[in-house]
Amino acid sequence: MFNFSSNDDFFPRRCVWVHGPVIVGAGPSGLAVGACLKEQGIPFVVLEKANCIASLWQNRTYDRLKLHIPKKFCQLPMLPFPQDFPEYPTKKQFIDYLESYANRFDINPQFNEWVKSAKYDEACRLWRVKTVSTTGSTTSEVEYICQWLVVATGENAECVVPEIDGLKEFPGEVLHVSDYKSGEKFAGKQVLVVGCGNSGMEVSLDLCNHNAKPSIVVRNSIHVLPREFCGKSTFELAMMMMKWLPLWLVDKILLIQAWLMLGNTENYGLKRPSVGPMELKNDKGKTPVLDVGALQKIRSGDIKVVPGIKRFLKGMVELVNGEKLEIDSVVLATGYCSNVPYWLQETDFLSQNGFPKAPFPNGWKGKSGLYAAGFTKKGLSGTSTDAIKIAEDIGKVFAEDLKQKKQKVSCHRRCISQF
Ligand SMILES: Cc1cc2nc3c(=O)[nH]c(=O)nc-3n(C[C@H](O)[C@H](O)[C@H](O)COP(=O)(O)OP(=O)(O)OC[C@H]3O[C@@H](n4cnc5c(N)ncnc54)[C@H](O)[C@@H]3O)c2cc1C
Ligand SMILES: NC(=O)C1=CN([C@@H]2O[C@H](COP(=O)(O)OP(=O)(O)OC[C@H]3O[C@@H](n4cnc5c(N)ncnc54)[C@H](OP(=O)(O)O)[C@@H]3O)[C@@H](O)[C@H]2O)C=CC1
Ligand SMILES: O=C(O)C(=O)Cc1c[nH]c2ccccc12
Repeated sequence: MFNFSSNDDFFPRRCVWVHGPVIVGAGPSGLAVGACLKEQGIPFVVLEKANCIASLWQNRTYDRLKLHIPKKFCQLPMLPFPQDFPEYPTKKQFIDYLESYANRFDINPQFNEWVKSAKYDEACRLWRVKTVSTTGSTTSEVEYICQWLVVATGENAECVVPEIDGLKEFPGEVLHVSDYKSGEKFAGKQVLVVGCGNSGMEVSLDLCNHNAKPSIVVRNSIHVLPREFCGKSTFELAMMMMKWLPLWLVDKILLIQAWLMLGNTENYGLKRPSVGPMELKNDKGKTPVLDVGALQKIRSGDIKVVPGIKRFLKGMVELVNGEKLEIDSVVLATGYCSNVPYWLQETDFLSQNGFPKAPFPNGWKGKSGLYAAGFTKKGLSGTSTDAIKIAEDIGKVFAEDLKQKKQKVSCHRRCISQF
């Protein structure tokens, strides 16, 4: 890595040549790509805007979070989870695992470096990646120049905050689920949880467990499946069945299991989509809710299911059915989005929503040395498959380049030695 410095601007500007790929993001995907490159002896730089690895897991998730599919589907390449970890590791265990992963493969991201733009320079056939880095109160701009760019900023980079009439003026606390830690401070409060994905369901359960009174907004249909059936993970059963059976049949079986374990969820205001749970996950990336107890609380009336929101009023919410509820606080469990369109100046590979245009399994590779890891909507197992393919692909070109460079050097030496 060579550094060229100049002080001709308001911010000190540095230009850094990276001999190898630049990886943007030090979450599980960035770390997995880094580890696979390390195994081949390929140098790289990881740029991370936060001050730690896996910032989503460390800073933007609630305390009671656990992996909701078995650990064997969530481990990164080349390092299994420790044997004494439970089937569904806790958030702390998962973070500890990621820390040891980074140590094991000696991955040292450059923290507090926020990638603001990346562009392929046709003239020199290299990527130009601009960052703003902060150390203490000093801010500086850096430009990285490299042959390969790996986008690993995640499907959950930004919070989706809906615009709902009256929400901005709502007098109580309004927070996105990424800022929710525990229900402790909501004890005795009426809390409106907006959104019924895995986050909304789990936070509603957590609020109940802390003696708050949650109402969950379900504006659409949703698949709720038990996390386990007869002691076996529903996810694992689905994966096994999908090897042998057509998707429609797998979905039928999952829905029968769900009915046996949970009853008819429509009785509680949870309408099921017409498309089956795995088909919906495969086609639209919509994850079914893997229930860990919220449904029981819905059944008992401790969590109230309410329809879509019309508007917020002072200390109240008005629903689309005209009902008005008094509420103290609002938790927006309304999902996440990619931030890639804000910084990557490229339109062939990625679509407007910041996800690769090509459907799985082809969304990992673009043109001119561009790659994306962790955008398959297949959770951490998608991350691992991407990482292995990306490192292998870069490895081939890297080895070829190295061979050519060596040949040039030895030819040059032979020429010199003739004199
Ligand atoms: C609450 C929650 C629970 C989940 N549970 C599971 C589960 O149990 N099993 C499963 O398989 N999947 C799960 N997922 C899916 C999730 O996507 C993965 O767990 C995983 O975190 C994805 O890793 P990633 O590295 O792709 O993205 P992230 O973990 O989001 O990491 C991306 C990193 O990029 C950094 N970054 C973003 N933009 C920039 C920029 N412009 N410049 C520099 N750095 C940047 C971020 O700070 C972040 O550290 C869960 C997701 C959520 C939100
Ligand atoms: N390991 C674990 O236990 C957990 C894993 N996760 C994972 O994290 C990822 C993100 O999950 P999550 O945070 O739940 O986000 P999701 O995108 O899965 O869910 C967002 C929900 O918000 C709803 N919504 C959005 N806007 C509105 C609105 N204006 N009014 C009412 N409802 C609205 C959506 O409904 P609609 O469908 O109508 O748009 C949807 O139900 C998923 O992959 C999930 O599986 C999350 C939590 C826990
Ligand atoms: O937790 C997530 O977001 C995941 O994407 C994990 C996951 C991948 N495929 C699934 C199918 C059903 C439920 C969860 C997942």
